[in-house]
Amino acid sequence: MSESRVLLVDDEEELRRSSAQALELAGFRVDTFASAERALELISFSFPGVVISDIRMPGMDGMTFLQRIREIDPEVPVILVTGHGDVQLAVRAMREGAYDFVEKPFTAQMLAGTIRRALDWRGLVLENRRLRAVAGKRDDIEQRLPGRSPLMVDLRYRVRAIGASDADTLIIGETGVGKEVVARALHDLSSRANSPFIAINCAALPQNLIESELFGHEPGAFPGALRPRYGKFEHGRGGTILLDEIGSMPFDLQAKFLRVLQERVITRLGSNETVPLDVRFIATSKLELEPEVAAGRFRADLLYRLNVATLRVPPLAERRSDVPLLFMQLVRESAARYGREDIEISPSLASEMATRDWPGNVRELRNAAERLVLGLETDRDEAASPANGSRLADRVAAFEKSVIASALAAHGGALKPVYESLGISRKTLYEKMQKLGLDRRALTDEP
Ligand SMILES: Nc1ncnc2c1ncn2[C@@H]1O[C@H](COP(=O)(O)OP(=O)(O)OP(=O)(O)O)[C@@H](O)[C@H]1O
Repeated sequence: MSESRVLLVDDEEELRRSSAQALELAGFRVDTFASAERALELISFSFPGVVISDIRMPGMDGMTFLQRIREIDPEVPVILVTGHGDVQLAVRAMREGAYDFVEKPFTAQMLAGTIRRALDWRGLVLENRRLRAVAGKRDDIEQRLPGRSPLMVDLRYRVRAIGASDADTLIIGETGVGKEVVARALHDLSSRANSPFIAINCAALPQNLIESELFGHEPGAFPGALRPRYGKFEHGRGGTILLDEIGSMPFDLQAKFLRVLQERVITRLGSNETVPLDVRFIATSKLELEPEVAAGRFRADLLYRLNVATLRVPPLAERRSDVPLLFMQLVRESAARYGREDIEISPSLASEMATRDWPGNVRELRNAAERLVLGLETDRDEAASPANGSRLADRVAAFEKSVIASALAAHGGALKPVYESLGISRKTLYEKMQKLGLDRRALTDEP
């Protein structure tokens, strides 16, 4: 576990300091706490570490602390520190689920082996959960991000690969392409799937409250701040935080956010204390960020830190061949959502959708599907009926056009598989396309 850490809880300051020093010398990353209440804030279902706590403490004692941790996740290893000869308490601690116990006085050397074993065990628990999540979610990704175009096949591959890691991720794509859908898929594929997913729109945060919104504050941090308050970052503890429109984050806040990314700690407004933060960050942007860096609006160091793992979600204009199927799926989903009967979409309508421009991408296509389902589409009757006109010749021509258009869209505009699969010659296909007014470029992903 790269982020593995040791939380050390003891009310005696001297003991806390000396134990932490010795454990850090032994190579562990240690955070110390004077009370169990404070340390408990860091425990989550995906907490990547081990807890060492004194049993006898004012406020929440070690046994209650153990119980609370086990309510959050029974597989967080807890090592309890008992007084010398306190055998009964040690036995009780083990019975109630402690990973191990150690008697006072102890040395870091005595503890190091137990801590290492506990961290290894925790690592295996989290890895197993991650693998189970990936196995369970495989088909789901196909559903959430449908499409046979090479760009979508590649995107699903990358989403699975990055989702399984815990890497901070940058998602770039035009409006409405599904960046948030991708972010949620990444979260659900990760070992954090059972912890919160918090979406924050950086463009919509009130400028004067933005820091307190994200980092939280202590009483008196600014006029009117009477009570302490957790920020959104802390609400996402153990889970994933989506920073939508990261390019809109004010420049001075970018430096503070970079520190959070690098050090995984936050400082609430009005406090000097740092609080460890275990979250995965996913950021999205409609804009490419390099030009923003060149224009001095976005910090280069933040971009380099963020774009270790970058996903690009293609606009519909680059994957027109996906539009017919996607549209049909969106119509089915809308019909289910509004409790309407399934509308049968004629192949010609589905293919025609691929010829239109969708500057609002999947959001716009989804709206069109909803309008159709709700009967608000003006040309619905024409569109959803199998063919226009009543003359047999017109109906046959419309049907022929829809079959050829679907085949062209399905094969990304390549002619050979189309005339082969339809059992006609290349010449016949050309003639029919001309006669029926079909432009293969409008139906394909060709630029
Ligand atoms: N593959 C998909 N299948 C079904 N619905 C989708 C898909 N992708 C996106 N949508 C829908 O399209 C809408 C836009 O998606 P989303 O909010 O993820 O896009 P976005 O790229 O984050 O947009 P913006 O940049 O404008 O915030 C949502 O209603 C979402 O449910």
